[in-house]
Amino acid sequence: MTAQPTAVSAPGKVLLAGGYLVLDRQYTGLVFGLSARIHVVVRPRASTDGVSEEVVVKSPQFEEAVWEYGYRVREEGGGVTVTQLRAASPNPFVETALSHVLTYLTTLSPSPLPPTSIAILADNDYYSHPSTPSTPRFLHFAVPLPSAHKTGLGSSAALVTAFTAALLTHHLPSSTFDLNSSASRALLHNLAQAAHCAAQGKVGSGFDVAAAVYGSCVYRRFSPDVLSGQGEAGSAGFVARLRTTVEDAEGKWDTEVRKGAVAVPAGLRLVMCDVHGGTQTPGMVRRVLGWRAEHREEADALWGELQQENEALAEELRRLAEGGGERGDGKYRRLTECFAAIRTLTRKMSTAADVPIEPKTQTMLLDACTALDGVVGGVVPGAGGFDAVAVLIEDRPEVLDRLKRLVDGYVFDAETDREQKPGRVKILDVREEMEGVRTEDVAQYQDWLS
Ligand SMILES: Nc1ncnc2c1ncn2[C@@H]1O[C@H](COP(=O)(O)OP(=O)(O)OP(=O)(O)O)[C@@H](O)[C@H]1O
Ligand SMILES: C[C@@](O)(CCOP(=O)(O)O)CC(=O)O
Repeated sequence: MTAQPTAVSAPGKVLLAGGYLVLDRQYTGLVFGLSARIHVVVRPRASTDGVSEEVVVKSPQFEEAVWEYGYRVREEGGGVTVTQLRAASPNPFVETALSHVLTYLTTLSPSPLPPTSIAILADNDYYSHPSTPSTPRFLHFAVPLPSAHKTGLGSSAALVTAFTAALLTHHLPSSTFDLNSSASRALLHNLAQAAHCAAQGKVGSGFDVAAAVYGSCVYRRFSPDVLSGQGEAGSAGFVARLRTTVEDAEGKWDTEVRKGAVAVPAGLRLVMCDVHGGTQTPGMVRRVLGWRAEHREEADALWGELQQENEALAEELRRLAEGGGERGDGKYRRLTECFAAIRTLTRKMSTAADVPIEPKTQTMLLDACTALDGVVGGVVPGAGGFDAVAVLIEDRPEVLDRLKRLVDGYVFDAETDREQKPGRVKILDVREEMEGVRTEDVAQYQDWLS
């Protein structure tokens, strides 16, 4: 425990290849951490006599974004439950991360947490915003958080990871928890996955939390039963279950994170394009998995082919990063072929399952992007749909300019797909980043810490 403030940040993500496949341990996902991060600053706060809130969390870029919590250690080993004081709209990810960290901390020290103040700051590109010539480091969005338009970079996973890491770093001696040690990172990963799943109310693949902790990697998910029997904070025996899980006392965690298997060669970069107004189609995962369950043979063949192409893409990126391959014009030909093959198979999945994973409008947008000189390839990332595309380009200003010119004037053909709203496309100011969670210098957030 330190009287000094502690700051930690964790990156957002893009699942470049392996959407849907990564839900099954037989397959992997190629996930890139992004330069857009969520930052969390933890400070001791002066205790005010007669005031019962013990943890105050603020997200000062948004209106009405103050959450005040009291907490209570429950009987029968139920761990710590938190209660939101005062009426404000709840923040399930903050609340669940808090109850999980506090529960875990009780296993290491019985003394109560001193009053604590927590600030959350998000890099601007997590939410759509107009570009201005001089955008400040952190924008004030001037709306409540639920009204902000998310760009899909994985804010909740980065938030839960940075929040958990900042509290553990702040309240534990570095001999017990140190973000630079691989044992502490594994513990953080397990606790953040548990909290994120509990807040979501389901056990997903966890690729977003893995990217927040470890940064870019090839990811194989954990077996769902590692987390399926956790129960809620407050339920009898929760402390023991959480501790066993977080410390992996039974050796159940079988996540694979291969950092060395992924790279972006020097001279290339990822670009994320947000389709503002492009909606997410609800139930895509359920519908794709439903189709797969009913057409197992056809689906297994398709999943197998996609896995091969996804691996080929990762392999080719790595080969080029290590300086392999021919020089000159044909240098990125193989990469371009990998992207094209992944897109063909993704469209096959789309059509077979009748789910708009790469809808026609995105096909047209991606075709227009990839036709530009200097654009190596592109995909609909993650679950796909109408709201984003990811593009790999040669990292030269004129290529980015060309892409900007294309998307700035891009108009979706409303006739092509009735589900596509006439949105605008915007290039986000983010790129791939290899590094995961890290401690930060508190001074850079000073303006936001009232
Ligand atoms: N700046 C923030 N301050 C506080 N809470 C935040 C902030 N950003 C995100 N959150 C929390 O994360 C939730 C959004 O999580 P959700 O999983 O819906 O989006 P996401 O992780 O960005 O989505 P995607 O998986 O599409 O990338 C918010 O409702 C809030 O609980
Ligand atoms: C469809 C899926 O495989 C990827 C979803 O990715 P995203 O949230 O669209 O970035 C779901 C998951 O892995 O949890």
